Amino acid sequence: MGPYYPPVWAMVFTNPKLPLSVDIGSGSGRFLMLLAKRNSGSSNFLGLDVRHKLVERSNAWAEQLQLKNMHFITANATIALDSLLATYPGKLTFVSILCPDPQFKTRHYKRRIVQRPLVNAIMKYLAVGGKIFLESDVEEVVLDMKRHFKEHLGDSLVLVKKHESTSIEEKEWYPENPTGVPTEREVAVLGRGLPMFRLLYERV
Ligand SMILES: C[S@@+](CC[C@H](N)C(=O)[O-])C[C@H]1O[C@@H](n2cnc3c(N)ncnc32)[C@H](O)[C@@H]1O
Repeated sequence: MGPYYPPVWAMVFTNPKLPLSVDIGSGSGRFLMLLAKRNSGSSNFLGLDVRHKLVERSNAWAEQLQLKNMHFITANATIALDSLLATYPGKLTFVSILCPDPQFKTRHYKRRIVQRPLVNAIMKYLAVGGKIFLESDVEEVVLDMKRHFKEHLGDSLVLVKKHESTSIEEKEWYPENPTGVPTEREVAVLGRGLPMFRLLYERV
């Protein structure tokens, strides 16, 4: 896969100057589809996934539904994000990484999506005030993503908390999905009464 060239943005979005949200590991694409419907005219939505079949199906939905603010690209986001975003003419205001594959085996850690090149690319383009939303039902997976963003904390990132007055670790978890659009996995997990672990960062 790759090298990665950004699309001609005016061919994929009606208004390529709108703020951009990127969903990394966009899977079925339904999460982004709902967000794109709710925010047509105010934001563009880009989904990245390694699975070409899912990407093709998501783009077909965008066409059928005439969603001119949503587009999907087949890419290994870990290495492609930087070059894909390089020419986007608007601001990057939101990045989501939702329920990434856990890759539990130590020898598979290198396959996890959140690695240094991905964090560097996000931090290079995310606008001040822009948000990063991370979630999984596997606590260790979110803690691993957090570890990768840690070096930017304080400096250029702050953790958005709903509970102001505590340093207790659990209280760092963001209590709800800030987009208002639950993913399919989120619905299933919460339906079984299990927790989702969420972190929300803001670029300062
Ligand atoms: C467990 S699914 C979660 C899908 C979706 N985010 C959700 O919450 O329903 C993880 C997705 O990440 C994709 N993926 C894994 N590694 C990736 C990478 N390096 N770049 C882009 N997508 C990746 C997989 O193909 C899969 O669709």
